[in-house]
Amino acid sequence: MKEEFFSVVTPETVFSHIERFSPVATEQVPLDRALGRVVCENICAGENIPGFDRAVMDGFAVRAASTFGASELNPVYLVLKGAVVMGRVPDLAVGPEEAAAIATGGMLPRGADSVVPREFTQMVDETTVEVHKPVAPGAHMVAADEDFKKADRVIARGTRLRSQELGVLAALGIVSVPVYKKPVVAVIPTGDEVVAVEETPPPGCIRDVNTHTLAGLVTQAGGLPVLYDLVSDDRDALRNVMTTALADCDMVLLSGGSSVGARDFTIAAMEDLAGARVLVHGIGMRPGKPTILAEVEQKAVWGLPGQVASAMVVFMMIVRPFVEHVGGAAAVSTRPGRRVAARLWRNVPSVYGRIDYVRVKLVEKEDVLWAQPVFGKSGLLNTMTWADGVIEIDADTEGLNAGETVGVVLF
Ligand SMILES: Nc1nc2c(c(=O)[nH]1)N[C@H]1C(S)=C(S)[C@@H](COP(=O)(O)OP(=O)(O)OC[C@H]3O[C@@H](n4cnc5c(N)ncnc54)[C@H](O)[C@@H]3O)O[C@H]1N2
Ligand code: MOO
Repeated sequence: MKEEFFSVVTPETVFSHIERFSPVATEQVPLDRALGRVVCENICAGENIPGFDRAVMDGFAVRAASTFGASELNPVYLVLKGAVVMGRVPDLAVGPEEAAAIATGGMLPRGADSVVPREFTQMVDETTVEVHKPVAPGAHMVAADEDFKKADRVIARGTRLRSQELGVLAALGIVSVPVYKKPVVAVIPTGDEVVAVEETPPPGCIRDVNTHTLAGLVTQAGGLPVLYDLVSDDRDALRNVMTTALADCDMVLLSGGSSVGARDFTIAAMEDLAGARVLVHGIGMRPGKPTILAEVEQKAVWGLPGQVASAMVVFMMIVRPFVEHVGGAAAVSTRPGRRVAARLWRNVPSVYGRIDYVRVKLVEKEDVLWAQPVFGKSGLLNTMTWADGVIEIDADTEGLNAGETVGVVLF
C-alpha cells in the first residue's frame, strides 16, 4: 500500500497547482465556428455601434422640446417634413415644431433628438401631426455609440464566446476570430476487466463506460477528447501509452487504477515518466478520493477513479477548471458549474473531514425548488442519470438538515 494514498489534500490544494499549466496555442476561426471558443485577445470596437442615431419605435422623429406639455386635452401640433427612408441618410432636417415620419431602425434626421411613438400621435391632415404625450430627449432611440463606443474593450481575453458575443463580433464586422486552440485531452481507459463498447463482455468483465462519459465532459469543458484503446493493468503498457499521449495531447486522463489495489499501476507508471512529479495522490472528497494529479513536461496527467460516478464527479468538480484554464479561459472559477438554490428534501449525513458530493434531483413543488438526494454507490451510473446536479457538504460539516437551503451545481 502506498503511504501517499492516505495523505489526502483538499480541492483547494489541488486548484493551487492550476497555474503550473499554461494555456494552449492560438488560432483564427471563422465567426460562425467561434461559438464556445475562448478569445485569446481583448476585442476592441473599431467603430461606434450602431454608428448612427437610430429609432427603436415606429413614429415621428422630433425635437423633444417640441412635445413638452403635450397631453390628451392639450395636444401639440407639428409640421410633417417628410419621411425617413430605411437604410438611407435622411435628406431632411427637423427643426422646432417639426417632425419626420420614421420606422424602427431608421436614421434620425439632423435636428431630431427623440422619437414620438405612433400611438401618441394622430394625423390631422397630410402635413400636421397631433402629439398628445411628451417625450424626453433620447426617448425611443439609441444614440450612435449607445451599444458600444469606438475603442472600448467589448470582449475580454479569456471569454468563452456565447451567442451574444458572436453578435458583437458580427456588429463589428469581425469575421475571423482570434481564439485559443481547443485543448486536446487524451482519454485512456485502463483495466483488465474492461472491454470496448463494441464487444460483448465475457463473464467478469464490463464495457468501457468512462471513456465515453469523460469524452463528453471534456467536450463540454471546451476540450477536444482523443480516445485511446484500452490499456491492460501493466506498468510498461501504461507508461508507453502515457508517453504517446503526452507527445500528442495537452492533458492526459486515465481512468481506473488510481487506488491502492495490488494491480493499480497508474501511479508507478506515472513516476516512470521522465520529469514526472506527482502533485496529488488522494483528495479529501467522496466520491473521488483516489485521484492522482501529476505534472509531466508542464502537462497535467490525471489518474481518475475507475468507478463510473466517481470519474464523472471528479471531472466535474476538479478537472474541469484545469481543462478550461489550459483552454485559455480567464478567471476560472474553482467553484465549478452553474448553481441554483434549492431546499434540501431530507437530512443528509456526512462524515467529518472530507467533502461529500451528493447527487440530487431537483423537484418543484408549489413554487419551491427541492433537492432530493439520490443515494447510491459510486460504481453505479443510475445515480448520475437520475440526478440533476450535486450538492457539496463541507469537510467540517457532519451533514445537512432537511429544509436547509443548498446550492446545487447543475450537471
Ligand atoms: N482498500 C481500499 N480499496 C478501495 C478504496 C480504498 O480507499 N481502500 N477506494 C475505493 C474507491 S472510493 C474507489 S473510487 C476505487 C477506485 O479504484 P481505482 O481508481 O483504482 O479503479 P479500479 O480499481 O481500476 O476500478 C474501480 C471500479 O471501476 C470500474 N472501472 C474501471 N474502469 C472503468 C471503465 N472504463 N468503465 C467502466 N467501469 C470502469 C472497475 O471495473 C471497478 O469496478 O477503489 C476503491 N477501492
Ligand atoms: O472515492 Mo470512490 O470514488 O468514492 O467511489
